[in-house]
Amino acid sequence: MIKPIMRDTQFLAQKAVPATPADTDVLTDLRDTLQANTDRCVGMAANMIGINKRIIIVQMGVLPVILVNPQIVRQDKPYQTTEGCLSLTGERPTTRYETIEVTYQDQAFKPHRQAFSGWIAQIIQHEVDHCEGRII
Ligand SMILES: CSCC[C@H](NC=O)C(=O)O
Repeated sequence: MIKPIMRDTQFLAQKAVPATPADTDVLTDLRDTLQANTDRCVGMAANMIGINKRIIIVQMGVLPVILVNPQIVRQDKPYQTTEGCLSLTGERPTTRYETIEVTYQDQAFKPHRQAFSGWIAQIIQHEVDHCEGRII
């Protein structure tokens, strides 16, 4: 189901709780909501649609990829950039890392450990920050 984008910064400042297989509906809602916003959005965290669970979705080229319970376990080569967010107005400066390594579960809850770099890594960092209650 397509959900409205949450702009309540008090809600968004909460740390998301771990997701379980009971949260499968959230995966569908995230996919539907990202799909409805691809003109202005490349990634989303579940709390952005009002669900305080640790689930993110990231547009990887044409493919939306779900990462459940993502954790950044390594980060290298910091750089400064600016980013916007659907939950905010305007752009803000932030520090990101060129290369990261992430542990997560896929939509079947199978565990992965994977390295990402560049643009995809930047989006993942932005969305994992949402899971921590950190907004740019
Ligand atoms: C460069 S990361 C930007 C991510 C942002 N999504 C919000 O969580 C968006 O604009 O899609």
